[in-house]
Amino acid sequence: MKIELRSDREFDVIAIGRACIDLNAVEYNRPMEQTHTFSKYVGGSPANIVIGGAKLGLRTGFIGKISDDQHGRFIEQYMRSVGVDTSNMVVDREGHKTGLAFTEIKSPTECSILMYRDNAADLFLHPSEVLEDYIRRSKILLVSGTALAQSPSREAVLKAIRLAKQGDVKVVFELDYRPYTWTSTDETSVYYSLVAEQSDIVIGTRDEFDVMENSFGGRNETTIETLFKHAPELVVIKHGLDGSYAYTRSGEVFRGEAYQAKVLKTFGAGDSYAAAFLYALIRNLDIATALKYASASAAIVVSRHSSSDAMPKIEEIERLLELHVSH
Ligand SMILES: Nc1ncnc2c1ncn2[C@@H]1O[C@H](COP(=O)(O)OP(=O)(O)OP(=O)(O)O)[C@@H](O)[C@H]1O
Ligand SMILES: O=C(O)C[C@@H](O)[C@H](O)C(=O)CO
Repeated sequence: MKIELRSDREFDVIAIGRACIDLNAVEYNRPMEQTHTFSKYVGGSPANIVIGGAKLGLRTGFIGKISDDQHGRFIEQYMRSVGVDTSNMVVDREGHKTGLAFTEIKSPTECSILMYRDNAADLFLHPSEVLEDYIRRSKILLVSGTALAQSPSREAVLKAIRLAKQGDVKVVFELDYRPYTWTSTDETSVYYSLVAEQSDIVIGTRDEFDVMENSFGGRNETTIETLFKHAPELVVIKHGLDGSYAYTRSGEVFRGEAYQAKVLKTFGAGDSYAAAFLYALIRNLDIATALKYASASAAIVVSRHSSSDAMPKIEEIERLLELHVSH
């Protein structure tokens, strides 16, 4: 099965959600208490995904609210410099601040994120700031689950999804569950299910699908049985180092293996995975190949310091895949 995308659109992917700042520990392999220096990057899952897409050569755009200060301007300038269209990024005029993520790299496997997201500007995106004409210029609308956590961002995203569906724009839902943004898992489950059922493609980790189902230890088969009663054509479920699975509505199942990497930190894997997976679908490659590109892209980003600036070029992904064929 192949995902049919409109060929008459100016943008390949427009994402909606947060564009924030990551401050990644420079002195890694130690706890945050002993860390003095951090490197600044653009962060936030949907921003990372369109940055990754742009670095792969896709035409990408972004809808989101940024703070009216140096951090907001840094984000906009960086995204523009890598080729993301920022014309529909909105500057907050009510004093809300950019979300900050301090990342702690205790060891390659023990990484955590310390978030400063009280009144984060991205969650104040208003439905009136989501423009129909813009969404209709894209093949895909990428929705981040975190943007559903609070109003008015929640309503802005629901409006964007409705406009996308009316405009024949495929909706890709990245569950992107960040617990600190939500007040209860019951609430998350309600909004995740609502949006997943309307989306064409749903991507998440097994744990994130459990949050959507408000359960523990859920089975992929149960998840897809439920989702395929609704709009989704393709469901991608990631299992970390155990690889990932793509399920199609027509009954096909594909497994992607994770590639070994010299891991520096684990975050950023999911965003680089999504960027390369979408790249492959947009270039009309098959789903099995899309899983390979996604896993290779993730293996590259976990071996580097950031989640946005570290996004690979297509040649780097293809080189890694060639190495795996020849071994
Ligand atoms: N340590 C690793 N080494 C190599 N590949 C990895 C590693 N961790 C994850 N990956 C790859 O990235 C994919 C996505 O990872 P994971 O399932 O952890 O997603 P995620 O939780 O969304 O990531 P994130 O940590 O960015 O939120 C995996 O299916 C795998 O292919
Ligand atoms: O906003 C976040 O949740 C953190 C991100 O900025 C960070 O880049 C990351 O975790 C990537 O997945």
